[in-house]
Amino acid sequence: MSVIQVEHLRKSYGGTVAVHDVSLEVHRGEIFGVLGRNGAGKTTTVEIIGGLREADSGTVRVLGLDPVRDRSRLREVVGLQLQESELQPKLVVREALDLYASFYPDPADPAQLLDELGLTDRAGARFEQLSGGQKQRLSVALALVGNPQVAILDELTTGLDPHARRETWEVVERIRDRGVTIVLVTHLMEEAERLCDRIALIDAGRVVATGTPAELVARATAEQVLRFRPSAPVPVGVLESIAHITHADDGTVEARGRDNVVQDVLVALAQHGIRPENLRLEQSSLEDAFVALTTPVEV
Ligand SMILES: Nc1ncnc2c1ncn2[C@@H]1O[C@H](COP(=O)(O)OP(=O)(O)OP(=O)(O)O)[C@@H](O)[C@H]1O
Repeated sequence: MSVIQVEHLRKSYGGTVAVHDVSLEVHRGEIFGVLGRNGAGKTTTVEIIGGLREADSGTVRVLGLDPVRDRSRLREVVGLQLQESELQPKLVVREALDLYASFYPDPADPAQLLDELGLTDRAGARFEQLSGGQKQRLSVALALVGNPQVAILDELTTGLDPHARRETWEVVERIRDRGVTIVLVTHLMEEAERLCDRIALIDAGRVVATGTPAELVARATAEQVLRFRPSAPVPVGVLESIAHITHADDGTVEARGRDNVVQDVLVALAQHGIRPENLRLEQSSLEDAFVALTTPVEV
């Protein structure tokens, strides 16, 4: 079932068209990634979904609500964690949560939320005393304190070290496991690949591809590369009919092809009693797909 529907969204700032034409659909209970490089129009898109900005044209529905017309109702069902959200430096963690909880008709239990986000021992700390990762987790807690059905998380792990980033990913997965639908804005391939059930890849204000990370990889880079050192010379013609073959000086054979190329090469070798030693299969990554599906940046 779809929780968010966006159709032909367009938004300009003066002469700059930030969002040309964005359509997407987010399903209940998934982590939906909005992936794209800096300036692609991701933040503008999610700010419109969250009711913080008004589109020039197009339609948005979040749980059937129009973010502009039904703004106050939307606030109760959508939690927003925005890029670089800063709180008053002296504000104490627990007080911040209590304050935000007071805005909602049916808030979460702040103590439980702190516990879930691993912040219980920082409840008495001031915002300025928190580490980068703790600040991010607090901003997630604040986005969730209203017990939203949908959480929008924008560039959640930017600036975090790898350890804090992984901890934050686990938090996001736990939130999804509680049944919250998550829209995750990111420009990090690893983050999208690891966390997202589906992704909309946005480039220059347009959605250029939508699908699971594996689907995007498959669509963009259908070629597979196999490298090995044959245990005996391979008769000429055996592999060339199956794949594009190149020989390296050190005796390594590289086979490139599509579809069942891996199985076909291995079967052909086996039929000739040849073992593929040091066998390596080159996996395409979401990063390869990103490069293939987006236009190069002009310099
Ligand atoms: N308030 C604004 N006024 C003018 N231009 C803006 C404004 N906000 C964004 N833009 C421009 O619109 C384009 C899209 O910006 P947006 O922040 O939506 O992209 P983004 O993909 O979220 O990028 P980032 O990851 O850097 O935040 C950029 O060219 C940006 O400079």
